[in-house]
Amino acid sequence: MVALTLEKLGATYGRRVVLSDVNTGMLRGGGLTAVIGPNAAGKSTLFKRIAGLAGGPGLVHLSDTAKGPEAICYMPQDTGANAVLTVYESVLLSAKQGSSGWKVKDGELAEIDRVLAALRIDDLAFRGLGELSGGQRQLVSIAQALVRKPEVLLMDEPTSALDLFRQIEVLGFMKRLSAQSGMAVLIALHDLNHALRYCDDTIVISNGSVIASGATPDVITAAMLKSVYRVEARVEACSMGRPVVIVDDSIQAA
Ligand SMILES: Nc1ncnc2c1ncn2[C@@H]1O[C@H](COP(=O)(O)OP(=O)(O)OP(=O)(O)O)[C@@H](O)[C@H]1O
Repeated sequence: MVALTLEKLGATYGRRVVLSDVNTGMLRGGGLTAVIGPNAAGKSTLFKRIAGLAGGPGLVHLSDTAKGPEAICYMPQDTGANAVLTVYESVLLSAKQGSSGWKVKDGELAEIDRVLAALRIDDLAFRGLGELSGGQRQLVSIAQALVRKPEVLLMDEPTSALDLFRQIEVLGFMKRLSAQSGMAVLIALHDLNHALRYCDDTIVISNGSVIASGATPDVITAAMLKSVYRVEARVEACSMGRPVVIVDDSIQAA
């Protein structure tokens, strides 16, 4: 099972420092970790820095068992659409980018079929990417990431375009998949109830720094929501006994 540790990690765009001194304990595979924080806090930048797509100081340690930097896959927030390719072609291309050589090996096509079916988008296989809805495109992006069989998967707001049914289906699927495969999954989320329900651990980023991390129920508290998100909110058990965030009001600056 893979483990990821971040040590004094920072990120810069040109001279602008947007992330500094991010330290984590060992983030172990087998579960989901939420990365939360307000707009522009630095969540996407953290993912880009871990994936080697942004520069900056510090170290990303992967456990010895990992297959190297290619073990890490970043699924961006804005996926765009290449109108020339079909869904199937785009997923195959993604699978081949993560492998050595372009020859299609036994089992690779079956794996693509399996992933498309698991995400319930097999009916879209031969549609052009350019003719998909936003939610359909987001599901295709998840498929493109999964066929690369990463050991560390960084998902940037993967459910932002999905309807309620698809949101809980995808997050439940990712939780089962990480438990079965030992993959470490970090998910940037704005829906804190999804973090409470699906993510064992949570990292809170604000103004480019980690300001809290640990078991999700210990991190998502009324005090954190007040100081980081500037809202008056409660975390209460719902009728099913699960903790949920109830937002009462925004806190206006004095
Ligand atoms: N390519 C870039 N060049 C310069 N600054 C950038 C670049 N990309 C992001 N930034 C800046 O870095 C900061 C962090 O942005 P980032 O996208 O990491 O935030 P985020 O937490 O993912 O936000 P959101 O929740 O709105 O998606 C922001 O101030 C943003 O304007």
